[in-house]
Amino acid sequence: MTRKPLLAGNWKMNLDHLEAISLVEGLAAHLKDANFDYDKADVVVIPPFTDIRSVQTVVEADELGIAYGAQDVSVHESGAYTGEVSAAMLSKLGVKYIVVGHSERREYHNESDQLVGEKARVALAGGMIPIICCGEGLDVRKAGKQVEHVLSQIDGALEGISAEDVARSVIAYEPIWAIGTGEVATPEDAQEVCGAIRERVAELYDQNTADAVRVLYGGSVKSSNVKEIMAKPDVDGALVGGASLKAEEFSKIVNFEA
Ligand SMILES: O=C(CO)COP(=O)(O)O
Repeated sequence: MTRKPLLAGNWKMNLDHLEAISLVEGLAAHLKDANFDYDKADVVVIPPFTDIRSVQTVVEADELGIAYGAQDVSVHESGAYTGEVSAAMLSKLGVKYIVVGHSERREYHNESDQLVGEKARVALAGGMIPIICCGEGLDVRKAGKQVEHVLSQIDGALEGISAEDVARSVIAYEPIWAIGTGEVATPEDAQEVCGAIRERVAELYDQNTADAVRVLYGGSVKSSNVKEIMAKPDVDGALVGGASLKAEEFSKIVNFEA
């Protein structure tokens, strides 16, 4: 089973809509200069909500092969939910991917595995692909309990999701201690947990579903380390934070030499 690699840039709360336009244009230009083949990997940018419409305009006008996503979604359909953004609104803007359960939302907005699962179901029901994030903090890692911790997050987040939907979903393993710290998990660390996630999907569903689901690594990914991480059998791509804010650097990450 060959899974198409996926390189996604999570911009977090950075860049206004004008800066977003120049980053996407810059990224496309660097990829064009490098003769990047979009059949080789899915390239995704994940801007703040306020930039999505602008990103859509650039992608459509220039017919770019770049997809875009959102960093969160409401579990509510519509109505009196101040500050929330619905799946239907995102879908209308051509959003293809939705990040759910990023550790920053789990930490600062108290998102539970159950809520993360609900958001994943809402994304899927809206025809979009959830990027379901999981990952342990430093204490858990020091105690050697990272696999156990992540699998319990996965069990909670996948509850009630069909095999077919899991097969088209993306799971991102992002150890919290490696996010924005410059501290990268070793390729072996990434493989240990990404492999365990895939095995869990096989146990919960079946081997075909496990073979189809894409599992990403995230945490201080750069052009200088992406290749060795991607070389691991159960790592299908990367969810990139800081390094995705620079057009040339992200284009190098996307165009990693397999
Ligand atoms: O949280 C991340 C992506 O979602 C990783 O961020 P950094 O690449 O900045 O470590």
